[in-house]
Amino acid sequence: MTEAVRLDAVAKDYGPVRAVDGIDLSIPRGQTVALLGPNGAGKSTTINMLLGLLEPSAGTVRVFGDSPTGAVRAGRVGAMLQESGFAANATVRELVELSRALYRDPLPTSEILATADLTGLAGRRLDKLSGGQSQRVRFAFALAGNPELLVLDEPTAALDVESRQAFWAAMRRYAATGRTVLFATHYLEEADDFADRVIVIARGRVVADGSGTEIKKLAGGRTVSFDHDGADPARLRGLPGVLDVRLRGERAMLSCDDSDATVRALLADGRGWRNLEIVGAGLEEAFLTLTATPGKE
Ligand SMILES: Nc1ncnc2c1ncn2[C@@H]1O[C@H](COP(=O)(O)OP(=O)(O)OP(=O)(O)O)[C@@H](O)[C@H]1O
Repeated sequence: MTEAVRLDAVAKDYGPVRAVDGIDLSIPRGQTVALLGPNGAGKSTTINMLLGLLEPSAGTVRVFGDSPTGAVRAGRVGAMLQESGFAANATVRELVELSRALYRDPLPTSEILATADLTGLAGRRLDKLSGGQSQRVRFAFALAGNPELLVLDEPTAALDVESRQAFWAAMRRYAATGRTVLFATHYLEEADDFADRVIVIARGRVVADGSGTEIKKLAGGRTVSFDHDGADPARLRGLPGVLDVRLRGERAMLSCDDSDATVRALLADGRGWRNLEIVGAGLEEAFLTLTATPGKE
C-alpha cells in the first residue's frame, strides 16, 4: 500500500530565501504526525506544498501516490490552515452543510458535528462563537469530505488551555478511525501528547524524527558551561555525556544528555574550569543544538 505522504529532496525558495532546504519524508497511513519547529522553520511552506498550494522549487511531493492537487481534487485530503474568516450570518449547521456540498461522499452532518464537538452549537451563528469554538468549526470544515489525510497548520495557536483540550479531544476521535493526521505546532508538549511521531524542522531541514519521548529526551538535555583558557573542542566533545560543544570567546558551552557524568569528568580533569554553570536546555536550546555546526557558533 502506498504511504500517505512522501517527500523526496523537497526544497522551496522565495526569491533569495530558502524556506525548505531538502526534506525527505515518508508518512505511512494511520500515523498522527507533528511537524514541530520554531517560527520560520518552514512548517507552513511544507504544508502548503503538501496541499498543492505551492509548487516546490526542487524535489517531488506525493500524497497517496498522486500529485497533491490530484489527491486534494479526489477529496482525500482535508486541511485546516491558519485563521480564516467565515460569513457571519450563517449558523454552524449551515456552514457544515455547505462544506458537505463540496464533496462527492461527505460524512453525515451529525457525525461531523459530533466529531468536532459542535452538536450543542449547531444552531449558533458563527459570529457568536468563542475562539475555541470557531477553531472547532474550521476543524468540522476540514472533516466534511471524510478525508483520509487531515492536515492542520498550528490548529490551536490562539486558544486557551481548555479550548486546546477540547480541540485535541476532537482530533483524537478522528485519528482513532485510522486516518492519517499531520499537524504543525510550536509546542513540544502538544506534539508529544497528540502525535505518534514528532518530526522536528528548523531552518527548512528535518533535524530530528522520532517518538515524542525520544524528542523530549533530546530537548530535555542540559547545557554545562564554564570559562576556560584555550580549551580543545575535540577533547571536550570526547567527554562522557557530551552531545555538542560550542565556544564563545572564553566561554565553553557543552550540550549534554548526562550532565552529571560530564561534570564529574570535568572535575577529574583537574584544570581550572571557572564559573561552572548547569542549566536545563529547553526546546529552543535543543533546536540550536540540533542545527548547530559542531564546534562553531
Ligand atoms: N511568501 C513568502 N515570501 C518570502 N518569504 C517567505 C514567504 N513565506 C514564508 N517565507 C519565509 O520562509 C521561511 C519559512 O516560513 P514558514 O512560514 O514556512 O515557516 P513556519 O515554520 O510555518 O513558521 P511559523 O511557525 O511562524 O508559521 C521564513 O524565513 C519565512 O520568512
